Amino acid sequence: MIKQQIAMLYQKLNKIKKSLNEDDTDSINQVISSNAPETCWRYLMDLERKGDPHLDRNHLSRLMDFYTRVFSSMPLGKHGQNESYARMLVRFAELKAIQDVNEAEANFNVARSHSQDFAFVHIAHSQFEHSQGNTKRAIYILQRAIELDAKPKELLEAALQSLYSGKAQLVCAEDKENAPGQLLSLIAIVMSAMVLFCFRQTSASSTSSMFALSSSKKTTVDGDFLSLKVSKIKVNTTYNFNQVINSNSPESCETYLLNLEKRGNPHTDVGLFTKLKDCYSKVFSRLPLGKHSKNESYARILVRYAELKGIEDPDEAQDHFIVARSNCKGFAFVHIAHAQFEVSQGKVNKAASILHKAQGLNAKPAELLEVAMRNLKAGKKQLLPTEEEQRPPGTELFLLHSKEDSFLHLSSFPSLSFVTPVVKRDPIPASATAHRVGPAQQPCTPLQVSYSQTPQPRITAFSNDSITIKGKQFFILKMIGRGGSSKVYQVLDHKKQLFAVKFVNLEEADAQTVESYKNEIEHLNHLQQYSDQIIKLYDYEITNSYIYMLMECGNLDLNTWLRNRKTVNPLERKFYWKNMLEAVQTIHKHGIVHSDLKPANFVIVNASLKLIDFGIANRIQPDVTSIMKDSQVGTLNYMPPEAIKDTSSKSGKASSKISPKGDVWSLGCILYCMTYGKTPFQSITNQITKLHAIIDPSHEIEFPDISEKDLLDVLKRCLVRNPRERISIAELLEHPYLQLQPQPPPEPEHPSDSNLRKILTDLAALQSPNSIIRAANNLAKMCNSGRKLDVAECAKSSSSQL
Ligand SMILES: Nc1ncnc2c1ncn2[C@@H]1O[C@H](COP(=O)(O)OP(=O)(O)OP(=O)(O)O)[C@@H](O)[C@H]1O
Repeated sequence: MIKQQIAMLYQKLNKIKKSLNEDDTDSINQVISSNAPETCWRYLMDLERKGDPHLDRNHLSRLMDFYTRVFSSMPLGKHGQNESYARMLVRFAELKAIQDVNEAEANFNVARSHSQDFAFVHIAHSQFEHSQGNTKRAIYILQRAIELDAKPKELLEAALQSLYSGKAQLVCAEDKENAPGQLLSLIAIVMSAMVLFCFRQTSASSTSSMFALSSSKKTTVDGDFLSLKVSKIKVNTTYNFNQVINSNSPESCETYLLNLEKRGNPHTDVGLFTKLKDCYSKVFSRLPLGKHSKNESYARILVRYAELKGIEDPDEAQDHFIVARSNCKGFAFVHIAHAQFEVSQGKVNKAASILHKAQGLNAKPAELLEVAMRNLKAGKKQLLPTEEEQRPPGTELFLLHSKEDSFLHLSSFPSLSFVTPVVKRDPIPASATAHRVGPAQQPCTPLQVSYSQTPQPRITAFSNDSITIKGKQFFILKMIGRGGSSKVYQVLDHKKQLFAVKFVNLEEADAQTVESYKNEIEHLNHLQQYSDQIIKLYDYEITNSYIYMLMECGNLDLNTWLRNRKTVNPLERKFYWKNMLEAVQTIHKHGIVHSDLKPANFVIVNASLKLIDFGIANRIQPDVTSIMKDSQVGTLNYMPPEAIKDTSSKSGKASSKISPKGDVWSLGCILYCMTYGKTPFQSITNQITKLHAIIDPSHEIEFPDISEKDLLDVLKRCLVRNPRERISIAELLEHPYLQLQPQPPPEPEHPSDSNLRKILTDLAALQSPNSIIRAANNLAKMCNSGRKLDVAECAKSSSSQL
């Protein structure tokens, strides 16, 4: 019966072949202009029959070209639900497999994500994966298709059954009766998949092996013949990344990225690591978080990126996990991946809190979270059960199964596991240590834990990292500052404009602290219009877990600036003082008293000072001492006496007694530091003694004499202990110190008369004209270099060349 059918169809094919031997190049435009996927599909099938794309390269590229033209004029988003269009997508993926199996995979993913209602699309992809030996992925695809309610379901179930029973072919000819509308094309799919299976069998050990299709197998598609021929065609392993990201499909991107990672070990291969980061960055740039965060593949991409970041900097990895969890709350694996990461760093309580939160967020599948929680409580290092625990550790993958996601993998490193699919990793070779540059890594990074004694290469090459804020991507140049729970990065946008991005981790913050941060941002946003001395806030993104603030970027903060210089130019000091007063006056006018002003709160932008925070946010306490030292968190050196006397303040922050005058005292301390190189109480090292000195009226603040009398007056009037008697900001802005008047130039250091006399006497005493010339030259040099004229030196140098 089947033989008879095939014979009939074969005759029909010959007829069609005869009638279609004219040149198709012109007619394609006509077909495309019909805007009908059915017409295009029929046309493309007819066209394919004119040759054998498996044997004839030109024919293949013509077909691919035509398919591409059809897709570019008929957008995926509009036609994805059309059956003929879905068939074209599938056939395109199959044809792609002739050139590159990896790209075929990406194209199957596109087809599945956009034409998910059709069972044949999923079966075609499943068959493709199966033919490549990825049976578990094939099963997963069919399971997902059933969950997605692709039709007809019976076909999916039959295909699944075939997979479970170990059959190479997922659907057979008998199924025709069960699903007449779909099966004809399925047979074609099966045939192509069989070919791929042949390929798989012959090329399992080689990525660039040959595979072939046979013309001896013929079957029907919509009543027409589709011939498949086995021939020797070299598989092109070139990845076309642009094509993949242009597909706008997270599934394709995920496949591509995972395949790319299989090329080597990003832990040891700096080149691969950089390439991966670059690709991830491009994916995030093309597929914005806001749009795709509900997509499972996208969530996996985010998680894998965070895991990869752990290679470079576990601290940053954590930030990326927070972003992933916050945006992809619904997926249990995202939370588990972060919890797993924390476990690898010895932070079991943190891991427990993450899993607990995930349960509260109703992340799915709940069972997976329960298992992870149970394992964590049992003290296990791996949060999810593995199928292959029998394998020797260190080299193989662990494969996880969950109801929703059958493809969660864990690598089997002793202490560091990855929850996203990962590739086989080898232990780091000793030579990898040669790559290590930069500061010694902190102990207890997951890498050092995982690889015991072997130090990790720290990749310090130009970073391809990026941050996406409200859908816009920014490339990180470097980290420029840190706060208690914040990091500030210097970034570039696509137009190469420089910005600063502040990332605040709200994970550990209580509700009140989160609220205070939001409050601070609101004020910062509102006050933008009122003063140029307030840092520009261009955009921000707030979630419950983190904040991103996109700001104008300062060159450096005043604290660093002061630390790096011995003396301050008087004009610069005056200019900066004016900037500080204007900024603080603006916040005061809007009812905000900073109450914790210090040089680190100001940054230099284009040679003027700008205020970067208003002291509203309850700072989350830093747990790293160096951060405290750097940003002067908790310093008493700028604290006004009334803040110390006000012991009723429980929060440790300014309370009711703190008035704008408190900020005047702090500003006075900053100006004092810019004048004398230290704050008024800096030399008192004992903190209790310092507190007493600040409030003790009998402790006189030293004001060594300076040539700028107005400046001296400003300092004295700012550092008055009684706030009521202290000068106000308005008065300071009116003070003669800020009025433009020529300052007496700094007195040049003239040699005293006696020195001059001595020099001249010495000069006169010199015998030869040459000695006199030499001495005069040396004196001129001393003068020009600003050195004090040294008689002894002059006399000495007049007799010997300097
Ligand atoms: N816009 C900016 N341009 C340049 N550098 C900046 C900018 N914003 C902050 N910085 C740098 O980052 C450092 C830390 O800033 P941040 O505002 O995070 O400090 P913080 O207020 O102590 O932090 P937190 O609020 O988390 O406790 C600053 O001292 C400064 O050096």
